[in-house]
Amino acid sequence: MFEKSSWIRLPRNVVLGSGVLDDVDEVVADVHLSGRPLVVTSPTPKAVAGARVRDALADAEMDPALAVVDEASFESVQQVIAEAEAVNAGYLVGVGGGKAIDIAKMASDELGVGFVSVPTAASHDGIVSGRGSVPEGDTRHSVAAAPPIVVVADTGVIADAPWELTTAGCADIISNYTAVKDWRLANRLKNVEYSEYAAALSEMTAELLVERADSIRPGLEESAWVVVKALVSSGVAMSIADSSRPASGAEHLFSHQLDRIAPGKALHGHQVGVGAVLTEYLHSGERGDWQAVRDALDSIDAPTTADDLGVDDEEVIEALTTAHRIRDRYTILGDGISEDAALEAAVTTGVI
Ligand SMILES: NC(=O)c1ccc[n+]([C@@H]2O[C@H](COP(=O)([O-])OP(=O)(O)OC[C@H]3O[C@@H](n4cnc5c(N)ncnc54)[C@H](O)[C@@H]3O)[C@@H](O)[C@H]2O)c1
Ligand SMILES: O=P(O)(O)OC[C@@H](O)CO
Ligand SMILES: [Zn+2]
Repeated sequence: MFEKSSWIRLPRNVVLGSGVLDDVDEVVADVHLSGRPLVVTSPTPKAVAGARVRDALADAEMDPALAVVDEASFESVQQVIAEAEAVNAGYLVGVGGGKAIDIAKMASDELGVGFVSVPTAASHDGIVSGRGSVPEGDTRHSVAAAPPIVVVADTGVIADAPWELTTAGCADIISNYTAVKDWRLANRLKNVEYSEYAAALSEMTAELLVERADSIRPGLEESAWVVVKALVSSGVAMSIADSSRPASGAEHLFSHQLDRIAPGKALHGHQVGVGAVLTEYLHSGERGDWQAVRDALDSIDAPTTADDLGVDDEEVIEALTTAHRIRDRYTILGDGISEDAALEAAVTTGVI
């Protein structure tokens, strides 16, 4: 008898457009979320959009509370849970970049209440995913969490965000190419569960984004629109897979390791982009597709070198040679690559 079962959990509504932030009360009512909302945000996104979201909810007499978090950590998740319990929150509204959204997503999952995702930047593909990403000591967890019931992506706010946040989101998408290569490799060598649908969606998302690279320019709402759709699509791929595998391979391990070795120097998306140049080289060698990955990043103004990231050559080599240790996820890095191999990859690709 066929006994396999799986749940593909997806948002019910994705509301995208100019000024939609001010309609958040209507959006929430449409999916029948009830009780007191807790708006979870971080300092800059609070100024840019969090207060506006709170005001829209307050004007609709929904009596919102506000929690401000600073970093992606399990402590922040617990802090939000405590604040939600203190105000008896009926649902959580995450307003911000990837970190604020991850914290709100994981806190609402643990509380068993609904979650609304309000991205203020197109900087990451966690906008709709059913995952949270949290560093802890020497490791980096990919935590399963219910995806948002609704996403409210205001293209006006997102287009006004610093341009590098948008290029980071594009690079997070471009890294899907190598993530899927790693996933297929792990399936072949380690029998890791693999979904052809999720892999195809993830790759197609990267392809469509790269094809539209010319139209992705600073300050344009149309650009914000194109990038957010790609981020949504990539998040859906993760939901279909019930894993971050379609969007996270060795290039992400490299980035997570850089976060430990050189914290706060570069954006997540930019790091995974440079990681993808390196790991594409490791997959396919000198005459492989690494130039195509680099050129795709270049075409949307994303970093392609250690200098662009603001990290030292030594930090790149250390991250690349130790990245396999950060998580039990089989990739092209296998059980680790030598310093010579890392140097060759980084020098040949011009990363250092
Ligand atoms: N859960 C997932 O599936 C998933 C997917 C991708 C990334 N992530 C995680 O998300 C994080 C990366 O996301 P990120 O790059 O957005 O990081 P982030 O949340 O730290 O945001 C980056 C910076 O942008 C600022 N910012 C956000 N919106 C702004 C705006 N409109 N104007 C000005 N500044 C603004 C933030 O205050 C912050 O300083 C990482 O922790 C990564 O692991 C998770
Ligand atoms: O599971 P991780 O490696 O945190 O990846 C999630 C996300 O960054 C994919 O773009
Ligand atoms: Zn990512």
